Amino acid sequence: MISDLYPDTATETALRAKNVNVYYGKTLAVRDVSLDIPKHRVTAFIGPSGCGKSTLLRCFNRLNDLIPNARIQGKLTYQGVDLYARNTDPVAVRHRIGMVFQKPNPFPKSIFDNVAFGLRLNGYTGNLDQIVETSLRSAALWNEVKDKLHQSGLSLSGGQQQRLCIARTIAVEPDVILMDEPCSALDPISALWIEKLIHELKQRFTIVIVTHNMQQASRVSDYTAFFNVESTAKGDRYGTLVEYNHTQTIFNLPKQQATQEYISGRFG
Ligand SMILES: Nc1ncnc2c1ncn2[C@@H]1O[C@H](COP(=O)(O)OP(=O)(O)OP(=O)(O)O)[C@@H](O)[C@H]1O
Repeated sequence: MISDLYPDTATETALRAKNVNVYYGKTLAVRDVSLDIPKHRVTAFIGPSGCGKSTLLRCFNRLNDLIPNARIQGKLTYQGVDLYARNTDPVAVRHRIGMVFQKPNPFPKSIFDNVAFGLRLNGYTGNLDQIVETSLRSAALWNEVKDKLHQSGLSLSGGQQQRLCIARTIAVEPDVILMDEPCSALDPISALWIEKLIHELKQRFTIVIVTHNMQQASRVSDYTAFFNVESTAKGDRYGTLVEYNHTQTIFNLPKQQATQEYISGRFG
């Protein structure tokens, strides 16, 4: 599917949101978002707190299904397939579209078992040793852990734990990796490691990253979507997509004043 919702028509679309509203109970949290996420690129979601970046991100792998009062209107597709169709299995969706969270969350298991977890869950019968090694290599962690694969994942540093979580996500071979502020709990050096890793991973995966860090967004992403909080006359607040473009354009020549103010640090 070639996109008409972002400017690079040479790139194929992986994910599409069309007129998406998200409610928590009766409260509108995200209003009328339409955007296409290109394949094998890094797309950053930026914007002030509460503008719905994480809410929208979670729509793409149906994680909002797990929030009892969350309700989604509009259409979300992955390679043209309706993510919310009756016959779409949310477990299969999360298999194709993996997620890395803000706080590294390894299981209280060995490093090896953390990476092998999803494969075992899927009944994988092939060579686990090989996939664990490849996944740890892809997550730039192999050299640091190859001699202690049977130590607990929790014994690693925060930055290593986050790379372990990335290895765990990669092991089941998703197409898309959603990252919700993956560096915000890490020290600056570990954060740079993850950024470097993101550059490498985009050769194989489509990546969407929520970040509060403007420099990070400008360093790692090809496209940037800027969201903002708007309010109704009654004072209800909801998030909207203000501007979506090549990252270079968003940071150097944004079309909207709100984008300009946000990226120059004047609000948010
Ligand atoms: N589980 C939930 N139940 C009710 N309201 C929620 C829930 N999660 C988020 N919200 C509300 O939805 C709105 C958007 O929140 P969301 O976390 O998606 O924004 P965000 O841009 O990711 O914020 P931040 O940058 O602070 O993480 C906020 O008003 C928030 O309070």
